Amino acid sequence: MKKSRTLFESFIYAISGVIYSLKTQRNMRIHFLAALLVMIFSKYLNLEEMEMVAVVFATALVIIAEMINTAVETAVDMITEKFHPLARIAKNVAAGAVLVAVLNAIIIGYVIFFDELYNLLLGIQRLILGR
Ligand SMILES: Nc1ncnc2c1ncn2[C@@H]1O[C@H](COP(=O)(O)OP(=O)(O)OP(=O)(O)O)[C@@H](O)[C@H]1O
Repeated sequence: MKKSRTLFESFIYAISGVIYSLKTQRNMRIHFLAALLVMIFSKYLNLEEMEMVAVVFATALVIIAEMINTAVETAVDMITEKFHPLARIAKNVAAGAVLVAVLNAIIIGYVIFFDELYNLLLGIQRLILGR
């Protein structure tokens, strides 16, 4: 097996891993799109520094978990495509990691965006009703 020789080559391999996940995993594309929308929304809301840090961490964690899930699924499929209870556990635990990361992002999003969303909806309602 060829070992990665330069830092640049390692970087290219890592990027190809991200591209592979995006190409093959529908959930990864959804997470990426959601992360992009959250970033745009956060910029628009002028969040405080620590709020922005929390949002970036939470969104990155979901994408990282999804990529680890993909790696586990691929490794398990390489070992066996037949039904195996251990394969099931490995895949379920990896999927569970994504679920935990998503719940974490939802809670952080709720804490940070609730007031802003509430005010935004209130503003839209006033605009529509004209008062
Ligand atoms: N070889 C296997 N042996 C036993 N159970 C398996 C096996 N492969 C998959 N499973 C079960 O089917 C579920 C779905 O597995 P699959 O490989 O289709 O993932 P997926 O649906 O592509 O997941 P994701 O949506 O996260 O990409 C697993 O969580 C596991 O419970």
